[in-house]
Amino acid sequence: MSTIEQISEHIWIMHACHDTDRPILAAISGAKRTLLIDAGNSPTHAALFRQELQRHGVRQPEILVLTHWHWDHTFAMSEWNLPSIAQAETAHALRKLISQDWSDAAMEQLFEQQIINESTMANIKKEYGGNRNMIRIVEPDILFQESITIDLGGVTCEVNHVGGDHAIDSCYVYVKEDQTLFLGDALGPSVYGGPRSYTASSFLRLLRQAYAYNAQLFVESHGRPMDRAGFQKELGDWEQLAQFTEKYGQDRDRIAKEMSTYLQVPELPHEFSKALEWFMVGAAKE
Ligand SMILES: O=c1ccn([C@@H]2O[C@H](COP(=O)(O)O)[C@@H](O)[C@H]2O)c(=O)[nH]1
Repeated sequence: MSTIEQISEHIWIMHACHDTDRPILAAISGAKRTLLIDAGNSPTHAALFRQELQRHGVRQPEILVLTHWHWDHTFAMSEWNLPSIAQAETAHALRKLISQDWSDAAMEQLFEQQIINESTMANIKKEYGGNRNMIRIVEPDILFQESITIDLGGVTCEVNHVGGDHAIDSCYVYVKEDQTLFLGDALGPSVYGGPRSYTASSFLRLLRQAYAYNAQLFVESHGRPMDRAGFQKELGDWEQLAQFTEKYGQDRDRIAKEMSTYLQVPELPHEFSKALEWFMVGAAKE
């Protein structure tokens, strides 16, 4: 069961739920209107947030912005039925899925074409069960390339296209007055189109961009909100791994040795040996 929480003066979030890969949904309330960040992975997911906002007396969303096109962030758009804002590539990706059938056979085909992966297939099946014929993809209404600013009345949201490995359309959403940065899944590895991969230069750029905001609160879609110190601590070791990858390229053994020394451990912990494989896939592409 997802829980709802007010994390700053103008921001309410419903936490992520890993059972069926539901990301964080956020409502940003200004004096004029409420903005929803990400639609959710199903009408049920969206309806739950709507009910919870109502229960807490929060003004309902009147406009939607998407962090990227992936199913868990967009499949509930039809349930909200709101004017929606998205980066142009988000619209492009969703447009291609509009007449998609989500039966087992059709999803197998998408999997073979590497448009989705096994985990996505499993999560969609779990979220929707036998009701996959109710999936309605909606095209966003307002498109931007680089950035767009949304004035909610005393609360300003800056949406910036950052791209990266996870999805080329990834955007950061910065709520200026609350010094809160929503990172979507931008810091994640690529998950479609082949084995998971990280490009060191791209990962380091995304981190620099995140730190450049005056943010005190950082919200990744599938994590828990973190203060600036917590975010730096959480990402510090990953940043180091990316820096070793930039320095030593495809020399896996050298990177593993340097990273183990840095972490002061005899052997790389599983989290980092897995991440190192992703960086190696990325290094081979660079
Ligand atoms: O590390 C990961 C992260 C995600 N997935 C699958 O991809 C989709 C979309 O990813 P988002 O990070 O939620 O945008 C997600 O539903 C997972 O099924 C993955 O396989 N590995």
